[in-house]
Formats: sequence, structure tokens, C-alpha cells
Amino acid sequence: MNKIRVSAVSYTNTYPFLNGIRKSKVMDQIDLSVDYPSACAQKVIDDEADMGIIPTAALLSLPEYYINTDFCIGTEGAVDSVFIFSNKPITEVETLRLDKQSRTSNGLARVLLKNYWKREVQLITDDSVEPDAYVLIGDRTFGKKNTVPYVYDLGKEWFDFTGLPFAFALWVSNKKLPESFVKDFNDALAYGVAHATDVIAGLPEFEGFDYTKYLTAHLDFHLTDQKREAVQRYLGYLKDLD
Ligand SMILES: C=C(O[C@@H]1C=C(C(=O)O)C=C[C@H]1O)C(=O)O
Repeated sequence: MNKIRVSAVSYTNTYPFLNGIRKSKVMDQIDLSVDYPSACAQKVIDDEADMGIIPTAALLSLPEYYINTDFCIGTEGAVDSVFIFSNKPITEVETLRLDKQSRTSNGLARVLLKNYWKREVQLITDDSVEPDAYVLIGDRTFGKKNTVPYVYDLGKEWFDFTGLPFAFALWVSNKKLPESFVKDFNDALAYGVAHATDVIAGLPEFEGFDYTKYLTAHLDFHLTDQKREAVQRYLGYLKDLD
């Protein structure tokens, strides 16, 4: 049988999943690659991967998709790695730069600006122009939140807006995968999540950033019914953006 091509996110938020996968027998059945989130999405869209942990926003670009497993990259409030960093209070922001590695958080920033903060902002793509504010996700945010004038954690802002948790990325395939494989893969993820702090030893340190808190309190890997509801609500807002 051909190996199942799996694309995983290259950030620390996915290390518990990767640890579970690498320790599992599913490792023999997959070709595993790691990419930043927008590239994971593109691989699944282009059918260069069969399954990935892909940004939730990318579901709108897939003609056929299956949400597999009981797990996600999610949060129930502040996530501590998805931010709008700003030079001004959000109510005064006029220009915003998006993060090329993101899809969901870019969309979430725009959804919140329009529907929660009621701001119409101009998106800046020209690298020589400095925007009022920018979206930044993943490990590149570690240690940064105490160095920027105005900081908005998008997990917390979504919660304040909707009262819901959030799922930034889901294990999604572009074709139906064998049930026995999905079950073994789910078991591998469950092991990784149950041992999330095993991945911390040896990671680079950042001032004011706590890996244990990040992996066990800020991130919430369980794809609950409420997170599924949040996904549908978010996709509805996203469709209405343009
Ligand atoms: C919590 C995070 O969730 C992520 C954000 C994503 C996005 O914005 O598209 C996609 C995957 C996750 O890596 C993070 O990257 O910090």
C-alpha cells in the first residue's frame, strides 16, 4: 500500500502530536513532512499531501474534506501565540499587515476587526510600508508580548466576542482515509497530548514565556463540540468578509 502523505505544522504547538506520531506504529504507514501552517494547507489543497493539520480557514478552499480525529490546535481563551501586535490601541488602527505563515489567524484578525472592534482597516502588503499593527503567530511570538505597546491575544478576543473556545487548525484529509488508519492515528495523537510536557526539554528559552503553561493551559488540543461550533461560526464570518 502507498504511504499516506501527512503534513504537520512545524511550530512547538504541534510537537506533542509529532511525539505521539513518532512513537506510534502509524509512523510506518505515513510519509511525514513539517511545514508552516499556510504551506500545510496548500499541500492538502494541491493534493501533495493526503492529510494535514491545516488552518481551519483553509476548509473554504477544499471542494471535498474530512475532519479526522478528536484533536486540533485550539484554545479556550488566551492562546499566547496568536497576536495582533500594535503601535496604537486597536480602536485607532487603520493599517494591518497579515502573517504569510498563517491563514486562520489572518482571517480571525479581520473578522474581529470588522465585527467586534468595528474597524475598517487597510491591509498592507508592501514590505517597505510600516503598518499600525500586524498579525504574528507561532514560535516567532515567544517572548515578544512584553516588548510591544499594544498586544491583542486573538484566542482571548474571540472568547470575549463569542463566549466560545476556538480551533485554529484541524486534522483534515482531502479524501476518505481507511478507518483503521484514522483510529491508530487518533490513538497516537491522544498519547502525545497526554504527555505534552515531554517535548519541553531542550527547547530554547524566552523571557516571560512558559512552555508548560503554553502546552497544558493555553493550548487545548481536544476538538470538542463547542470548538466545532466555533469553527462553523468562524467560517460564516470569514465568508462574509469581502
Ligand atoms: C496557536 C497557533 O495556531 C495556529 C495558527 C494557524 C493559522 O493562523 O493559520 C494555523 C495553525 C496553528 O499553528 C499558532 O500558530 O500559534
